[in-house]
Amino acid sequence: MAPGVPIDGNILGTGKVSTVNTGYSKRAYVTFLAGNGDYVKGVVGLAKGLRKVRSAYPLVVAILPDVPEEHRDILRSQGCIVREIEPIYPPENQIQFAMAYYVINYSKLRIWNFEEYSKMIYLDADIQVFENIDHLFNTQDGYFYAVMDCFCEKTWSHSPQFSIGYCQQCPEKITWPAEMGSPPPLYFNAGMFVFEPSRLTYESLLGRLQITPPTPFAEQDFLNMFFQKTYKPIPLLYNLVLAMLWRHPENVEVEKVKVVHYCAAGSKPWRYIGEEANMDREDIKMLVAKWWDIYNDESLDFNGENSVPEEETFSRSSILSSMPEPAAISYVPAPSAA
Ligand SMILES: O=c1ccn([C@@H]2O[C@H](COP(=O)(O)OP(=O)(O)O)[C@@H](O)[C@H]2O)c(=O)[nH]1
Ligand SMILES: OC[C@H]1O[C@H](O[C@@H]2[C@@H](O)[C@H](O)[C@@H](O)[C@H](O)[C@@H]2O)[C@H](O)[C@@H](O)[C@H]1O
Ligand SMILES: [Mn+2]
Repeated sequence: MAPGVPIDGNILGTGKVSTVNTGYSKRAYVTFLAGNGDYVKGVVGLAKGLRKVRSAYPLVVAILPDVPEEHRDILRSQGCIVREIEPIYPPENQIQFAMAYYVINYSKLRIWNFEEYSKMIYLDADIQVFENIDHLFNTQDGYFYAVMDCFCEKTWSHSPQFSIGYCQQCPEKITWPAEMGSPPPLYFNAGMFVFEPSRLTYESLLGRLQITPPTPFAEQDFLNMFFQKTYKPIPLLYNLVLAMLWRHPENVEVEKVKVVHYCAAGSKPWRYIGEEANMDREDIKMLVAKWWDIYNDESLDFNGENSVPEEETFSRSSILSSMPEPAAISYVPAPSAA
């Protein structure tokens, strides 16, 4: 199992389960969609997956202006709440992002401005929820909950961890050398996290971003820096980064996994051809097939009756959030996605 991860026993707060949005304590899942490519399939799959596990909360989709009307209509037809956001770019830089398209992921930070929601769970569009995780909305406020990442894929080849073979998933295997100072703080994957929207946090995030030199994992690195003091690791079953299957199988209990994150190269189900490294594994084929089963299941399409109590409202705070944003960060042309 994962190393001694400091998860306090009561991460789920009081255990009271609120199954409906009660006025000001509105809750929702939120994902992010950019471009006119095929990630829209990921969002449709996610919307249907949340319906299949009978989540009590809606899915908000934060979309960049470049998402075409046709894709917006598809998302609305699947019961999603579509919210257009302005892009956010990091300060001018010469950084080599781990994936060139990661530069668009800074725009995810806009979701902290959705303050009509008291608590949200962010999920990448390449994530699928196979078991209900609504109980995570009952986690104690004031913390940032996410699953620890792994440093073993070659996407980390730029890092000191990778060069010495250190990974937080198995800190006893190769201990952090004393001459390199203290080991890096626990680091989360930013494809799934539980957070509380707040204008104050939002403005602090954007202000800090403008003075933070960009790094290879873009907004994921930035969020890890920003929330370092309030980050609380949650079990890997809430965000199985697929590389864990071959990098740290001893930490994975596939039968207990509730959320799968199709982030390994070649694993996006809607693009899967099974030729990249590790993509011919039986567990990968099974998880990709599970994703397609949901995506193709017409009984999971939105039909009005199977909706959650939520309107696409323009509440006071969402009008505020449409107020002019703080000074825009200098423009960096965003390359197309992978
Ligand atoms: O062309 C793109 C690339 C990324 N994304 C969004 O940005 C997230 C992060 O990118 P990705 O999941 O590809 O990164 P990974 O988790 O694979 O590193 C995706 O899940 C999508 O929500 C998108 O909408 N369009
Ligand atoms: O923009 C940076 C992205 O960084 C993360 O993806 C990475 C990271 O998890 C590495 O550790 C893995 O090796 C790699 O495969 C994976 O793609 C997030 O999933 C994504 O949402 C986004 O924040
Ligand atoms: Mn992802």
